[in-house]
Amino acid sequence: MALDSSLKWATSFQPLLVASLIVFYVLGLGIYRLYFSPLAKIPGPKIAALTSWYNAYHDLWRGGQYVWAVEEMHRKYGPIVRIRPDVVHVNDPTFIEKLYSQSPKLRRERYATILQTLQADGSILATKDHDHHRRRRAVLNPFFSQQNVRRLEPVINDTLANMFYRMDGWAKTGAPVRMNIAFRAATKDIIQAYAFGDGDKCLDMEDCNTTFFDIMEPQPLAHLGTHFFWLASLMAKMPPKVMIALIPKVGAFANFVEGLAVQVEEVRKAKDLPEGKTIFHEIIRSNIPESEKETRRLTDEAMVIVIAGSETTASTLAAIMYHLLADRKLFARLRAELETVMPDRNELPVASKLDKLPLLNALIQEAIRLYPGATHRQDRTCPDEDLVYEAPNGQTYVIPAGSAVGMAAPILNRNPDTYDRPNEFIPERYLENPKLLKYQMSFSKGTRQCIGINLAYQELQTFTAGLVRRYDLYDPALKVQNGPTLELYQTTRADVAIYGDFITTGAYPGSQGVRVIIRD
Ligand code: HEM
Repeated sequence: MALDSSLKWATSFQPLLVASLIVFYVLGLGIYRLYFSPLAKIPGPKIAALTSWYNAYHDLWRGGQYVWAVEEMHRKYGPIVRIRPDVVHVNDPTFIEKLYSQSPKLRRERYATILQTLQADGSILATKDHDHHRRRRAVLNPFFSQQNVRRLEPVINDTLANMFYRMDGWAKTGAPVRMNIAFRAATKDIIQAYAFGDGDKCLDMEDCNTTFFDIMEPQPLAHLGTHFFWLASLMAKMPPKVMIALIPKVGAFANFVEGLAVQVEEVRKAKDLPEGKTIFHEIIRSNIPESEKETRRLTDEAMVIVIAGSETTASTLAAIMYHLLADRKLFARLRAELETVMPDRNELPVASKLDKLPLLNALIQEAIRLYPGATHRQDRTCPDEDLVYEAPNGQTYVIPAGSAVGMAAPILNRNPDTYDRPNEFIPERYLENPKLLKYQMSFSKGTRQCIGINLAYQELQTFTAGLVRRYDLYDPALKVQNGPTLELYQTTRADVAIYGDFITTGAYPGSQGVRVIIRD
């Protein structure tokens, strides 16, 4: 009888015990994070130091808004802020060189935040280990050198010509055209051709693959892996058909990834693997370990290359287009500069001539600064050394080895101490002070800097030059236009501005991007 009642007592006591343990754990964790963590001395809001749910709330619930919350924290707490229990953010361009070191000997690793988001462990972008990343990157590096990207000039020009052909057709309909889609189609066609060789082209499709691009539209779901890694992982492992039924957007993405796996297999089976044919022919030909050639790993690599190589450049092109069509004087100045190297409006650009045009290149830099195609925080850890940050007021902060510290391009590129009138589009700033390039964070810096930087510049130069040389800005004052024209249609600066960070740049909900009326 006594045993019976003590058993009953123990059973009723159990939930209370579990609840108390949870309360003690949470309290203990909170006290540790606030007062004893190695990052406890870094300034910042208590809520961000206490829990990463604060970050999740802004990323997922408010839709990619944490980047702006962090910018606000800097205004309040200064250039170094603890923005999560485990991450520090620095808004000081003088710290770039130290954090994103160029030296291959200084180990710099990507942190879980971005690794979990990507769900692509096989890609260089999601390779954590410093040495492993270097080995993987070494295979791809030659493809993205300035010299090899120059060899891609015919592909880039063919794609531009293909886009003009489509624009001629759209001009006949008179309907507004979503240029973001046209640019995504063009940049995807280029990178697909480079990665795998000839294949189906988006620009040849009736709708330019709009359905796919609409599905891929940057969105808060991009942050799911950072905050709910297990859920994103589970979703990534489900068959695409199941995912299409559950969440059509994610399912369609899984379909796209499966398509890449088929392309990798096709390259593997090809008898003819001539030297330098495409990126994936070359990886499979190379003498890297067989484990590095597995389809799963190469599919991850392909996914990152295709997405990073299209969405980013396309959104920058759309921003350039907006500013040129919204500013008649700027358009006229660029046109005059282009005429010096492209006397005939119908000729396609010659890349080497575009390198020498000051306004064209300053304008591209300014667009990259103000509208970085990749908006995420470039979190890194330095496993072997403490980083010491000295604030402008002389105070020093130690970021212990292994802690995560990052910088986000939308914040750094608008640092008011570096850029005069940081929110304004002023290409001249790069003509007056070329040293500003040192602080450009849009492609990141150091050993993990964007590998596609040369390709991105060449695409931006060629497409901007080609469009501005071929088309005039529509002038309502003229009865007869002087050739084919472009005019913005219900587009404001808000349609190109970064509304939120969705890893890539996200416009405000409902934005149609840059729309133009094309007249022939
Ligand atoms: C305006 C265009 C572009 C922007 C703003 C951009 C931005 C970036 C940034 C910021 C990173 C570093 C990410 C991080 O550290 O977390 C990155 C990495 C990368 N980008 Fe780009 N990118 C652009 C165009 C391209 C193009 C055209 C390609 C072509 C393949 C490309 C391929 C990659 C790859 C493969 C990486 C991973 C590099 C590594 O981990 O070593 N990107 N990009």
